[in-house]
Amino acid sequence: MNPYSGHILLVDDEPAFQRLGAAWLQGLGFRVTLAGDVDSALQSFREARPDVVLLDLVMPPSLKPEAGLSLLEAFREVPVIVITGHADHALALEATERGAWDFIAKPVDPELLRLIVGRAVQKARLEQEVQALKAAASVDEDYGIVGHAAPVRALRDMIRRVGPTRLSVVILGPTGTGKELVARALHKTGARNGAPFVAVHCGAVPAELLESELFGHLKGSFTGAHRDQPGLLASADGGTLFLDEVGEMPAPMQVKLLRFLQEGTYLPVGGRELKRADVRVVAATHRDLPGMVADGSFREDLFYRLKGIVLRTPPLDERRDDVPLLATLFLKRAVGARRRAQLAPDAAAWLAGQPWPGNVRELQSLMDCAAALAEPNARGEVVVGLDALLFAQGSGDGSAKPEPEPRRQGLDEAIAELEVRMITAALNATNNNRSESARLLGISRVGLLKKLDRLGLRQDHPAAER
Ligand SMILES: Nc1ncnc2c1ncn2[C@@H]1O[C@H](COP(=O)(O)OP(=O)(O)OP(=O)(O)O)[C@@H](O)[C@H]1O
Repeated sequence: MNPYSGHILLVDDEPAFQRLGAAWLQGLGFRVTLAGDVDSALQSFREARPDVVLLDLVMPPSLKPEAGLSLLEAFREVPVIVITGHADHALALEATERGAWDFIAKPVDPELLRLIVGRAVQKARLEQEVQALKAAASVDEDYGIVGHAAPVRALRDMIRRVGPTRLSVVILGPTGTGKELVARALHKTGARNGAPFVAVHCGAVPAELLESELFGHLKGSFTGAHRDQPGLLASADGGTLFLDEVGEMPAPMQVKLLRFLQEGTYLPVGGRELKRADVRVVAATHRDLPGMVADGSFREDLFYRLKGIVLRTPPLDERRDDVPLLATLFLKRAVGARRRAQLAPDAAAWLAGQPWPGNVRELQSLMDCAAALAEPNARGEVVVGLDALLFAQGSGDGSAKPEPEPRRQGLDEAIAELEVRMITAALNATNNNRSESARLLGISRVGLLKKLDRLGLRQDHPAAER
């Protein structure tokens, strides 16, 4: 990869240096954004998201080095190269102590600038890669199914046990609860991992096309069939076929699917020769499949063929304690690895109290929306508070949820309830890290420990940090 392909924020108030420095860096292949004072430097950092900052410490309006030094904290996510005068050795050392990655003296030697900036960009890239790998690793451990709630832990345990078998699986659960995520996890944990995972939404394909979609068709078998077309069963051969919303499958197609499941063979539309495919079938629906069997709208024999085992994805309402954790995950994903992001305690507590009829998907889209609307603070962090969430919710679907009716209770009781909600939310959002939770809540660690004892929360939230 070209070592000179990064994005540099050049912060210097001297127009001549801006011009020459930018031209030299651009000539090497870097993208350059310019800023000439403290405020525009902060704004450009937020908007341009550079890989590296070149920073002159003495700038308007104050022309005092302290103003430049204070920017080091705001830019701490990326390597900062400080530009100093020749006589400013002490200042350069102080800048390095306060987080600058390197320094270079004016008048700047262009070759030295090339070397230092090139190294800084490489460091920035490595750090970005490490962050991305860490994020991916922490998600992979749980097959991307995040949550500490008992039904979620039980679900992951079942996936670990059922994934490697050949059993077919039916996943039942309300919309947006992660059924497809579970199906993919089953595929990933099984021996078919390297083969394709093919999903078909049985309700989204018109009934008359579903057969050809699954089994394929031969040229001329119907108007518009201009050539032979293999179906999704053929594409999934050796892997997993995920039948999403299987409850929507029309009755004639149910018969044909059953035949395939029993015999392992199928007939493409317009074909005479049976084809064979080796697929593991995982089916899912938000509908009450056993109820549909009982009322005759879903074939009983097919249901028993599909249901080697039944897994259930719980509604988000039944795993409220996971809401802040999931919300923080989605917020971080939406903001990206290069920015820090966190949920303010009032936001976490509010989220945990919402009904979530659209389940995890609804929470995810709210966090996507909040992340898109949120402005990073002066330190480049995105902190989503309750006001931002309410705003995002209003702009998301235009229907702010009404606040629940206040219950009749005394002030002490109400305060204790609020404390429990905010503390639980902070602990969940930080994986029970007490120091981090105390910081989020704006209290000391000792203060938090006392509250945990007073509110009887200590045993529910064992300490995570050593
Ligand atoms: N426990 C979880 N951890 C992380 N992400 C989750 C979790 N559960 C669901 N999601 C995310 O929520 C979104 C909705 O999940 P998914 O599509 O799997 O739900 P579904 O039950 O199949 O929905 P539908 O019934 O509408 O098809 C996806 O982006 C998924 O990654």
